Amino acid sequence: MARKKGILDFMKMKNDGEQAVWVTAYDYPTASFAEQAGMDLILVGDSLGMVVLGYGSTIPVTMEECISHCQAVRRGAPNTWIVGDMPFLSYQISDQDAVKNAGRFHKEANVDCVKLEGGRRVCSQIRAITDAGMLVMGHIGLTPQSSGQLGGFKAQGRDVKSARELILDAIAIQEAGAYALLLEAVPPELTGFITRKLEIPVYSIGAGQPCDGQLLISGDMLGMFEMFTPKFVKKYANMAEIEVNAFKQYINDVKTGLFPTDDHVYHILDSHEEFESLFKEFS
Ligand SMILES: Nc1nc(=O)c2c([nH]1)NC[C@@H]1CN(c3ccc(C(=O)N[C@@H](CCC(=O)O)C(=O)O)cc3)CN21
Ligand SMILES: CC(C)C(=O)C(=O)O
Ligand SMILES: [Mg+2]
Repeated sequence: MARKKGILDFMKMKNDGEQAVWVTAYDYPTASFAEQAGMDLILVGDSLGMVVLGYGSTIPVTMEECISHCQAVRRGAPNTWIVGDMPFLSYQISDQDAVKNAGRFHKEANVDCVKLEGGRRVCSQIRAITDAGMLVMGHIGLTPQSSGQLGGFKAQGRDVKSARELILDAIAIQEAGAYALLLEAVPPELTGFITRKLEIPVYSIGAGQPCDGQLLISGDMLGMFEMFTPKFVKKYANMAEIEVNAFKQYINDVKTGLFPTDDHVYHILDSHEEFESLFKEFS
């Protein structure tokens, strides 16, 4: 099994031009499969609210849900870098909240770093968490926790005015002490510029190729999420179809007597005669 990667490996990968590849995972089996496949990092995203808990947005997701899913993912992927995604309102109110909740991710779920959304408006939180000895990844561009202000799940940085704000945010996030930055749904031209400009690794979800690595949501790339499919998704499997077909076959087998068969039952250990006389006692 490959040695667990650390922050120095991710810096080296950036400097060598080697892409880091990651997916989200929310449960033990998916985390284990990701580790077996050789994924460089795993994100336990607050997208868990939409992908596995069925909420319509990431807003309702709680610290307890995030911690519980991070714990399952850590059990499934003991040797992979795990990013814990801080849920809405776990860091926005104060630096104190941010440090306390980032600390919970580390103490209770043994994550390697936390990620939080926002640019200059969360830099004091990034600084506070970093000063407490933890690693923080920034996340700008399409930030789902503030999608109300963005007017929905909309790509960002497509005009010069908004690209300028994102460049200022990216620089401020590095200055605040973040060890890496995630860009979501911004044009590749801007991604390339920010990646060259910053010393820290810059990763993309829907932000094109010219950066230090790519992230996809496991539910999207595996074909398990049916609410919508973002433009940036490439589907590598259709698990929904596989699962529905398996359930249909099972229903059909039971209704037609094809399941269970002799292979799936436990045979009696005493003779049929002894069982017959047992049943007689009670009839
Ligand atoms: N399953 C899942 N995958 C995600 O990538 C994801 C979530 N859930 N939940 C939270 C947010 C929402 N995300 C989204 C949603 C839609 C688009 C998107 O591409 N929408 C339109 C165009 C948007 C625009 O007008 O700029 C599209 O063309 O699909 C992107 C990211 C990313 N996050
Ligand atoms: C959309 C990605 C970047 C994320 O933050 C999540 O999965 O929660
Ligand atoms: Mg998230």
